[in-house]
Amino acid sequence: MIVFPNAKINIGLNILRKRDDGYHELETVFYPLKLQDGLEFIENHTGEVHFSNSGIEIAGKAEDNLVVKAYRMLAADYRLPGIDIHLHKVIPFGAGLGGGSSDAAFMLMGLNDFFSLNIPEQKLLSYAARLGADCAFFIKNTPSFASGIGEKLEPLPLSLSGWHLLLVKPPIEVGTKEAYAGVRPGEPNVGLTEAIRFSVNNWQGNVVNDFEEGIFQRFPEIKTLKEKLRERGAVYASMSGSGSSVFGLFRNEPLWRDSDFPEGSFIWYEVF
Ligand SMILES: C[C@@](CO)(OP(=O)(O)O)[C@H](O)COP(=O)(O)OP(=O)(O)OC[C@H]1O[C@@H](n2ccc(N)nc2=O)[C@H](O)[C@@H]1O
Ligand SMILES: Nc1ncnc2c1ncn2[C@@H]1O[C@H](COP(=O)(O)OP(=O)(O)O)[C@@H](O)[C@H]1O
Repeated sequence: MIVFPNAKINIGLNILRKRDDGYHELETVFYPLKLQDGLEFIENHTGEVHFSNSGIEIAGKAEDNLVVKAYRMLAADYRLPGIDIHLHKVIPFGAGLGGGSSDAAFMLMGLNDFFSLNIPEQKLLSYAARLGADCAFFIKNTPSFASGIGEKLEPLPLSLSGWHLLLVKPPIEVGTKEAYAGVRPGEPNVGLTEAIRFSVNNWQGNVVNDFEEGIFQRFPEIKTLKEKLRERGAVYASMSGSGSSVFGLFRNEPLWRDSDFPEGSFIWYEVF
């Protein structure tokens, strides 16, 4: 079976408070992108899991990969045969695009479908939340308002249909944990549920990402990137999640060349 886990952006992200377990309560809007990995698995007769990877190389042991973790989680509760997994990685990581979480969520859904496990969506959502705070979103994969630690989801009637998105990930990887360590939690001036209802023209300055302050201090080139997207005509520009990617929303196709951005940047353009 082959599935295509997609990336997400965060539109606004307010970090409200730190919990006793070290996680942070937040409010954010997740919006799916068409940018995708390719994830294939076939049954084998060894009873083992084999993992291979092409495209962007993922360092570390196969057992640390979130798709293998997703398989192990279901195999603990359901009878599953061994499988060979191949992940073609396109979505950059350390980018705030949720690629690893998406791979894990699509693995859960793929195994559920292929092996007819009949796991209801509510249960898939709770498996996903155990794998990562923003993993559950990819089970729904529609524009969502998220709260809690990112796992409480409500569908959001937000359509960016017709808007052009230009996303740039500079050659900087930001770790999620370190990004959280650099924020001071607090209540926003304008709550996200209210701010997101404004037209996109009024988002800048109202729909904010609390990670930006700390990350821009550490990596001024990411701040410069956001300014560049605004100069190029982005009606709204923001870092996505914990960074390092930055996106702009444009009314029309933006004019840009690869050389506008830091050498080695990953660039993604789509029309919603
Ligand atoms: C920041 C966000 C915003 O959507 O995504 P990215 O920008 O990385 O894609 C998410 O909160 C990331 O979710 P996810 O990447 O699934 O996080 P996890 O693997 O569960 O947690 C990684 C680490 O981030 C911190 N963490 C995560 C989520 C949260 N609400 N509070 C936290 O403090 C914890 O230190 C945790 O150990
Ligand atoms: N399938 C996977 N794809 C990407 N990263 C993975 C995967 N499995 C484990 N990881 C680990 O998770 C980390 C961050 O993953 P990801 O969710 O893609 O990033 P981001 O924080 O940008 O959303 C990486 O540093 C990587 O080591």
